[in-house]
Amino acid sequence: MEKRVAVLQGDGIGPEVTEAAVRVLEVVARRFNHNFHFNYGSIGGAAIDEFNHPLPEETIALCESSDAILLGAVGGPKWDQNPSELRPEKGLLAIRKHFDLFANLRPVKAVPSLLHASPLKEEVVQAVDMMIVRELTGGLYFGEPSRKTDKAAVDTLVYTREEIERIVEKAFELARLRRGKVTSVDKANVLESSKLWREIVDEKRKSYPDIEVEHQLVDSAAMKLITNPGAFDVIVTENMFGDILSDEASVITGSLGLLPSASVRSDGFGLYEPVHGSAPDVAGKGIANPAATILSTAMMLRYSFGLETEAATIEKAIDTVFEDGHYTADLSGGSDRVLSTKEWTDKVIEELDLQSVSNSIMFSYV
Ligand SMILES: NC(=O)c1ccc[n+]([C@@H]2O[C@H](COP(=O)([O-])OP(=O)(O)OC[C@H]3O[C@@H](n4cnc5c(N)ncnc54)[C@H](O)[C@@H]3O)[C@@H](O)[C@H]2O)c1
Ligand SMILES: CC(C)[C@H](C(=O)O)[C@@H](O)C(=O)O
Ligand SMILES: [Mg+2]
Repeated sequence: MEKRVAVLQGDGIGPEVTEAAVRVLEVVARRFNHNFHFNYGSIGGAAIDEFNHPLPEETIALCESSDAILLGAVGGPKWDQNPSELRPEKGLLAIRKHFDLFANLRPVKAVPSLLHASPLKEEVVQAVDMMIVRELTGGLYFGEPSRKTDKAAVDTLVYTREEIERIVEKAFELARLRRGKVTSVDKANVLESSKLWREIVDEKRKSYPDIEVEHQLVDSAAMKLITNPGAFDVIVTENMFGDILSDEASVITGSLGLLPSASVRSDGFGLYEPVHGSAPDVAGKGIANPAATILSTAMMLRYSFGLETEAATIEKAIDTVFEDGHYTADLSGGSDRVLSTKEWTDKVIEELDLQSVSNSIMFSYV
């Protein structure tokens, strides 16, 4: 298979974790006889510095001529005082909107060999396997008016019926492939947009009689995510609630550095990025955990390229590296057996190569 991947490294640890992910994809391509072409583009603070724009035309053109986008992270203290149109985060919102990537899929799954890294009890963590389906191109992030003066500021939370319908349908479809349960999270006791959201979920559920549906208010959902996370299968929610709940959910697994994401539209085109940000506090030290970004490339292979075996191979290699006790600093729990970003990625690559050798030995016996 021949595919073009646009790589937007961004800021902070973005270049470090995307470099790790590209190395892994190159190994997978070699092993499975694919041709992945990586072309680099600029976004976020790096693009502001180079082009005076957080999402330059050149980057949009590169992504339009690609089959998928791999993104690191944007933002950092250097640009925090910039006017809002020159904030790195604007580049991220703009690329999501430009490509209509309305469905942000954020899986949260316990890693059996990492149960000790979670602040929750092991028996609570081991039951965790959920998919947060976050609406990504509407809501407060995009509503107009949005402005600030010294005396007052306004943001607008607006959702159209169509925007809610398509994300809710996506959640129901995903639940059918999983354990058949959808939890819709809203604030329907206060917000008009949430009332419409809840009505639409209730309309749509009639077409999915096989799916169990529950509504939860976002405040108590935030609490239940910690007290009984194993009860969730698919969570569907609006843009900002999904942003907050997914960072909260990362605590269950042990590190924000473990959570991947896919931002997709209906035709399968997608942008793949870790849930975490540019982590300025660890950037440039070579110690970031690249697992979330590498796992995001597995989602790319699965959702945009239909390469399920290749995706599962990456996920298995990562599981094995953890089982063998190899960790980056965020998961080390103070142990001195800590690997750098590059050393940990080397372990994943060694594991992929080992699997490849054992497969060919098995093959030679057939
Ligand atoms: N998708 C994105 O590009 C994205 C997402 C979130 C935040 N941001 C931006 O990133 C900047 C920093 O935001 P923040 O500090 O609130 O959130 P963050 O996610 O960057 O970091 C939060 C904490 O988690 C740690 N962390 C995150 N990823 C890690 C990894 N892979 N390995 C090890 N530790 C990791 C960081 O060191 C930090 O202590 C801000 O400018 C924010 O707007 C960007
Ligand atoms: C950087 C920011 C705009 C972004 C968001 O809120 O969507 C980030 O937090 C994320 O989760 O991808
Ligand atoms: Mg976030």
